[in-house]
Amino acid sequence: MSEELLKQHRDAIDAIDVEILNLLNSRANHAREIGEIKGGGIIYRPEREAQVLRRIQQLNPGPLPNESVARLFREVMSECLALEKPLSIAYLGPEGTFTQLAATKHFGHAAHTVACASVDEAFRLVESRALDYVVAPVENSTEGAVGRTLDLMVSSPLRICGEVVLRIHHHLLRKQEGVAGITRVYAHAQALAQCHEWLNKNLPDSVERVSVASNAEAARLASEDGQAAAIAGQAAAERYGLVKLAENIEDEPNNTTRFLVLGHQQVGATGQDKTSIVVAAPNRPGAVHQLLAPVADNGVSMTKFESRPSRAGLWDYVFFIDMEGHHDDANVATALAGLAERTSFVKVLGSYPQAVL
Ligand SMILES: O=C(O)C(=O)C[C@]1(C(=O)O)C=C[C@@H](O)C=C1
Repeated sequence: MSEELLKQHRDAIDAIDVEILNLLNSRANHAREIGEIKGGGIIYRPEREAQVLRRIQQLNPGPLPNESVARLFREVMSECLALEKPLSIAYLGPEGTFTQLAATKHFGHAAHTVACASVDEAFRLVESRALDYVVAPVENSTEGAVGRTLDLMVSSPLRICGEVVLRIHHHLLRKQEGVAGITRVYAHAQALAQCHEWLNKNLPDSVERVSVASNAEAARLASEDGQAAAIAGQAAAERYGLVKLAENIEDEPNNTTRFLVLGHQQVGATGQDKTSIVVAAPNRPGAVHQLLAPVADNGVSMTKFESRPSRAGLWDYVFFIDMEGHHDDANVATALAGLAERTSFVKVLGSYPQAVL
């Protein structure tokens, strides 16, 4: 190892760090000025954030990968925004859940995440403006839709202003090293289902599988019980000081959960957006097909179609539809107008930028 060469590189890094530091602070000063211009208005601008992150990725000359530069700029914007006004984000607690991880992935570490006892409470706190935004899971690639979030969106005045896609890795966690003496394993029902094969192969039948309210709750219980293990993610492992006995034990390697971000604002178009709606269709043959004709006729791509009981009558359903584009885009606007003519109930849940990170 050449000590001289090492010193040269470190000196160069020291000089660059000073430049980065000064540039970060002048960026922050501009954000603060923008905050003044906005006055008491809406500070968080998802459309602008998506544009900043996409542009950085387009301009990135490497060697840092696009994902890394996007993550770094995500944090830079998070800190700049906090100078304008710190954001508070409601999520289904306790601390260490995947939803908290999704909130931090979307808003960065400067946002203040607030654990709520239920998704209902998280919605209520944002509806009453006690907190700024809510992050809620909406679908998992293995387990399907999260019904409660869908149901809440039907009647909530909140609008979707973003989406977060998170790869879900589950680990087998315990207070101490080794699997000897484990008599029960705590996990959320979805985690138990997602790790079913692994559990069958790797733990004896005598180990009881106990379903609990969240993965973080599973980790908390395991931290208090030497005979128990938990299935949970990295954040919960760190939060409750648990040892990882086995990593990435999910059966499906692409196990992914999609979360929605909801607040009080409408978000402008970015050119790469999604629009989510909920519609009712009469209970007769061909009704859904007819209802959707304007979507296909206007060349709008549907990315999701999910039915839920409407709660209005037996065997009445509402349909949650995601489509590509913004409700201000001409083809989406025409499709929505056509849909509205064919049904008694259509609600635009929001148009928002497609997930960047
Ligand atoms: O452009 C703005 O409106 C800003 O407030 C600046 C900024 C940024 O740091 O780039 C910060 C927060 C907003 O959510 C979007 C962007």
